[in-house]
Amino acid sequence: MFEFRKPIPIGEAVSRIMANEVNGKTEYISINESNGRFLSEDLLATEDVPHFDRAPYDGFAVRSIDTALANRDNPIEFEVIDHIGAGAVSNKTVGPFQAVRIMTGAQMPENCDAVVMLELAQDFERDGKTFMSTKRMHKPGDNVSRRGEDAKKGEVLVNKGTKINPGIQAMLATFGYAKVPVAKKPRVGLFATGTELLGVDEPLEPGKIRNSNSYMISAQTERVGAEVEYFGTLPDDFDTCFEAVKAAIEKVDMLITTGGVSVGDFDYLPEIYAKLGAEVLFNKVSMRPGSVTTVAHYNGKILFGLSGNPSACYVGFELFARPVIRKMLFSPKPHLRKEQAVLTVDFPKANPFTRFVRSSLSFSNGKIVVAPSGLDKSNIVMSLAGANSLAILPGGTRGFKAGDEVEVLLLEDHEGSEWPW
Ligand SMILES: Nc1nc2c(c(=O)[nH]1)N[C@H]1C(S)=C(S)[C@@H](COP(=O)(O)OP(=O)(O)OC[C@H]3O[C@@H](n4cnc5c(N)ncnc54)[C@H](O)[C@@H]3O)O[C@H]1N2
Ligand code: MOO
Repeated sequence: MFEFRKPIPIGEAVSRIMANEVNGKTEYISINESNGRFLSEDLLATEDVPHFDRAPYDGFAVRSIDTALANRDNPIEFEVIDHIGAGAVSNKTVGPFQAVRIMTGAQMPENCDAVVMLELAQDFERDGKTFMSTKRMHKPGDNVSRRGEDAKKGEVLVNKGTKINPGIQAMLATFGYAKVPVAKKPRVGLFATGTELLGVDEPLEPGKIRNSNSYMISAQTERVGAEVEYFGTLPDDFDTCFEAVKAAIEKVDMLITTGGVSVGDFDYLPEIYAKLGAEVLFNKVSMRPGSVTTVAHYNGKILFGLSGNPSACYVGFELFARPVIRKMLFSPKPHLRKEQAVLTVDFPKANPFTRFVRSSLSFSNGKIVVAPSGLDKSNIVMSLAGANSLAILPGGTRGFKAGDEVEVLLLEDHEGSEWPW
């Protein structure tokens, strides 16, 4: 059944999706499992860090006033009345011209407000007592790590929605978060549709191909921070697909299908959405690849009908599904990061629609440069491997030239540099 579809601009398509309310949920997990997860609450300093004044160097804790007259010609002597390492606390009262030998990390003794570093002191024995002398005047606070210098109780240190990294792990441990509040991973249901699809372990047959989309989408879903419930492949049979999709929706937070969204005789997804009574948000977008992407809303859940063509499927996921997942992970900026880059090759293909070209972005002499990572057709798989970005080439032009500045969306981390730097 031929159906005329009116393409809408990409911005409008994204807005229609994001206008739907989706809510993230919190769960508490062990700090040991929290790296790479997303904070579901602002991380507050629950106490001052450090929570006591401490020595940042090995040396002698003194009352700075006693060093007031110290200089190269006038060493001042102190009697050393105690000796403490990190973890120990001196219970001695330090009086005038007395000192405590103190190691890095140890709590400053009461009355002391400066540390003379070991390298700037000379210690010696006299009459069975230990002394040290210094020729350096110290001001109050010299060589002391003040209580709260790292963090003050009540400060917001990291915002909700931030991906936990090794530094945040250190903070969580510092504040005693054995359990960490993180966004529950959204559960993304996935079907690959198409009678032509073979399993990865099956030999090729005439007219059939191996299903690659489900592996690709699973990996993209996990890369964004969600988990996948893979329901398998579906043949191009309306009733089978309808029943499978209907049952699957109940089990997940959102559902992705690949294939069957165009206008072909076996492209059943649009009819399935109609029979379900889902509200179709759009069924054509003025973009390439992925123009046939169809997105619907049903029972508070979003159904993504991504194209079967691998590159169209990949781009459709990044532009439409990713921000919904990141919103559920409390991200304040759920969309891909956009930057400017310089094209290093000509891109002569004209197109009425805006293109999202799978590209390889790198750095050259302080500039961000970008080039297509392979053949730019929507049925292509091989250009996906080298894609770390999508170059945005607006429609309605005669193509682009090397040296043109274009916008790019960043997809992932970048490879390392040659050694030595
Ligand atoms: N008359 C028209 N024909 C087509 C139009 C159109 O507007 N009018 N749009 C074209 C565009 S653009 C695209 S993109 C494709 C989209 O088709 P579907 O999304 O319906 O996908 P399928 O037809 O099911 O498959 C397309 C292609 O991709 C292969 N495929 C499917 N699933 C997988 C998978 N899991 N792993 C690997 N490859 C897969 C499939 O075999 C087809 O070759 O429609 C154009 N046609
Ligand atoms: O949807 Mo198709 O990928 O635009 O080429």
